[in-house]
Amino acid sequence: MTKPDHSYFCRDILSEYTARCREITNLVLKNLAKLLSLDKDYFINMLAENTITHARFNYYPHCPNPDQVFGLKPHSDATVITIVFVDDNISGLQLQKNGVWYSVPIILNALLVNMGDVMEIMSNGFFKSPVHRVVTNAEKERLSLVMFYAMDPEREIEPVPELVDEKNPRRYRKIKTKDYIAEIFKTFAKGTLAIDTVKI
Ligand SMILES: O=C(O)CCC(=O)C(=O)O
Ligand SMILES: [Fe+2]
Repeated sequence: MTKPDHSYFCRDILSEYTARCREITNLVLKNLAKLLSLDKDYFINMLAENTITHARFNYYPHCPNPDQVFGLKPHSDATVITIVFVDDNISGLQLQKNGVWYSVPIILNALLVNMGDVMEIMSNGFFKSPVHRVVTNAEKERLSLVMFYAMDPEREIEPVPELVDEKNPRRYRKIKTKDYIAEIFKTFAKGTLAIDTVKI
């Protein structure tokens, strides 16, 4: 039997989706820069060259023991921005705020724009990269499509110098993107948070 050729599966759609989500990312980044009184292209320029874009298709099967099994453990994203296309049929994504978990509501055809750790670090803590997790469901399976927008692996992440002064001392140390991504995998396995390893 010949193997089916999947090399073109979804390619055009995914490529267009990636470009459109990038437009959303740029719009959000422009407004975040304005909020901090920075040049409107400040954050957009961070994604100008050798950007890493990942599309992750998550499939969470239904689970007989949802109280004991996570779909995805608590973590924050190592990205600049993450855009999540959330399942319209079943919730599961939860965000943590002040130690309490809140379920992200289902809004038909809505995309969830999530701030990543890079924005928390660059804004010197002004923006927060939320800790989030996915819980499982006993009856229903769940799908999500997550677009991760990250910087050039060789580029350094550190607080924007204009946002650091005597009143607002630097709260995060400098780290290369590729080293930070490595840290994310290490801490995820341990159940700790990568952002805590760069806090001063
Ligand atoms: O499945 C979701 O809704 C979110 C997934 C997520 O947080 C991730 O893939 O990093
Ligand atoms: Fe995530």
